[in-house]
Amino acid sequence: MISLSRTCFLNKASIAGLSSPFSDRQRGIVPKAPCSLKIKAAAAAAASNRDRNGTVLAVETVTKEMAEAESLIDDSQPTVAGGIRDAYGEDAATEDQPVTPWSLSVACGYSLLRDPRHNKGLAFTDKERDAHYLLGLLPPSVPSQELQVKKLMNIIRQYQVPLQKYMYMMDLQERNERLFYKLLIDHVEEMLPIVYTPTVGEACQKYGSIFSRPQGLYISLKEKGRILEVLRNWPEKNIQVIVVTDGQRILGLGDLGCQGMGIPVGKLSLYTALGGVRPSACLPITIDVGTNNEKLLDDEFYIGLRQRRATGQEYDELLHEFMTAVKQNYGERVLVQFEDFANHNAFDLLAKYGTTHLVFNDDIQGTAAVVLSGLMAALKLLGGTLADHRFLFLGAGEAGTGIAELIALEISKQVQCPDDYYYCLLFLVNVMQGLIVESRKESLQHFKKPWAHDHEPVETLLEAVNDIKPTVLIGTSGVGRTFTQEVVEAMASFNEKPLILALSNPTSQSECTAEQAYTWTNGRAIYASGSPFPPVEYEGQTYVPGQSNNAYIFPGLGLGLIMSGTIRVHDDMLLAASEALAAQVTQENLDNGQIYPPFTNIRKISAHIAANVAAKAYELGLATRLPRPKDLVAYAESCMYSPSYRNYR
Ligand SMILES: NC(=O)C1=CN([C@@H]2O[C@H](COP(=O)(O)OP(=O)(O)OC[C@H]3O[C@@H](n4cnc5c(N)ncnc54)[C@H](OP(=O)(O)O)[C@@H]3O)[C@@H](O)[C@H]2O)C=CC1
Ligand SMILES: CC(=O)C(=O)O
Ligand SMILES: [Mg+2]
Repeated sequence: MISLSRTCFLNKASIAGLSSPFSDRQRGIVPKAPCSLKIKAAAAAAASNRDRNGTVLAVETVTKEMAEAESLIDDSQPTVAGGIRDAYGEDAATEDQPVTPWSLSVACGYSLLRDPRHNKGLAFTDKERDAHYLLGLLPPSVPSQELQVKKLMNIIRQYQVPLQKYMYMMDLQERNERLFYKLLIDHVEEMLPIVYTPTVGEACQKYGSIFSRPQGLYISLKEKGRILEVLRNWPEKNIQVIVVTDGQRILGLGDLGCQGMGIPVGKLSLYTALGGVRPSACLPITIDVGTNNEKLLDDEFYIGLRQRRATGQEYDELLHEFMTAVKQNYGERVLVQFEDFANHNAFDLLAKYGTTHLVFNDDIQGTAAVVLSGLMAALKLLGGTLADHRFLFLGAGEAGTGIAELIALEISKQVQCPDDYYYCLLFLVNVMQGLIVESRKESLQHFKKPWAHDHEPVETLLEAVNDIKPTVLIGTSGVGRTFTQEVVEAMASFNEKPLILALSNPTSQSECTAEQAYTWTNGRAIYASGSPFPPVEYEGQTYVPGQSNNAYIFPGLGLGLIMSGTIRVHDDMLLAASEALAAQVTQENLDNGQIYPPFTNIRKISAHIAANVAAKAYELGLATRLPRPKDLVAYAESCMYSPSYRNYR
């Protein structure tokens, strides 16, 4: 007798309590009436342990129930389709009875080793190997997960080229998801630059050439009118966070079209590793409306649509269909994070969907929150309040104006004055207009207009620095090495501790390096960059630069929104996230010139951010998960995904 648990197919209809129970197509045998209930109960038990493919793990109870059921099977009756009837499957139905044509399979044996969500590699215990038909499929050794991580780190460290490490990590993610996250969490400082900036930037540039297995969902113009159908092709149904890009402004690398997919994939791996959102709830999406990158259009390995970008109505309609389908498929509480859109679309999408969906723009809002947090911490070193400082930005796009907006909001709350007054403390320079001034207001994009000062035109950054004498210089231009020696020295000439934030990514686009900042200011700069720089030795002292990157914010912010069931993002939640992050900076960090806590503590940090954001959501009446947990930090921690292997029955 063949055991049903060996073939491991469970019919979904039976699990839902519908007419047809198990299907074992090779056999087709009918049980006597009493056993079908037992089988249903076994199937229901298994169904509670379902994976993203609708697959369930083999469990002893199911096996036992099935064996019992099998003993009751009567295989004497023919089926309507010929052969022998199978009471567990569709063959039990008469020709005119509808049947459900799909089945749930229990991951076991060879397929279990190839199921990234459940695979443990060599770490399957002897008992698990026995119960799940793995005998002989693995060599005898049973290492712990920790030992597996150690071995993989040895391998990864042997690769000299970061892109090779990236590819190894992506392969691991596709092979053994828990091991991927365990390794990433346990070695976060070392691995963040691989799965995230700067290496993810190079990966996107070369995505077509290194492409092996697809990750995430691709929605192109070809799918117009069928986006809901596309979403339904994704195997997971309970999605909590979507990170979506259209690939037009990938880091500071410009338009990478469909190859921008590396960014949503990378950001969502941080949602899990840093914020504890379970991987099955995360959905990376790239919307492909073409690319204006001629190099990619000519690249034989390019993976996207070979056409120039759709704009205007065609673009808007596709995005609207997407946003509508997302809400229809996943409901009101799914978080949509817009990532690396070009600024004109980014601001429009945020304004358009901010009132109808739970949306968040990481480049505008996440960056603003991380920078404001750095400023709050830096005040402990610089002295004064935010309103006592003067901020000059190189780059008046998403990041620059987003940061300026949040600083202005925070100052206006602190001193209870209208925002306008504080615009005089915030100056932005962009490529076309130099310093943004009133006389050029007409030619400005709408999101720059509020920042137009009544000031003489100033063409260059150096002139602006000398004229405005900022205490804080912020680079959000996407252009590398634009904080020249003269600019940095000028900052140091009138500031005891010039605060220099070179936020552009990846490393090649950083406005100045950490070494330059410390050297050109004789070690007086407080410096942080968007992509990480190693510690700098200068005149016998070691300086550890900080990383001012929205990765500190979005995982915790997202967790806070999800765990409270928040339905809209409010600016006060960004302020709450900033405060929570700043509160995690210790005196020791500050004494070392660091305005951010180390990433090694990021899960604790994210729990605090999540709790503060959720508290604000409850306060504003935007949270729907009631009652409010008393201890939100503890609750956030309890919600976090753990990458440790689970024991299989
Ligand atoms: N550290 C972090 O967490 C984050 C970093 N970033 C980085 O910030 C950079 C900018 O991103 P984002 O704001 O979204 O991009 P945008 O395209 O929206 O903005 C770029 C701005 O820089 C200006 N600019 C470009 N070149 C120069 C130049 N040579 N001199 C002066 N101004 C210039 C542009 O001018 P104009 O308006 O005339 O076009 C524009 O105002 C990227 O490198 C990105 O990776 C972004 C988000 C988060
Ligand atoms: C960090 C980030 O979001 C960016 O550079 O675009
Ligand atoms: Mg971004």
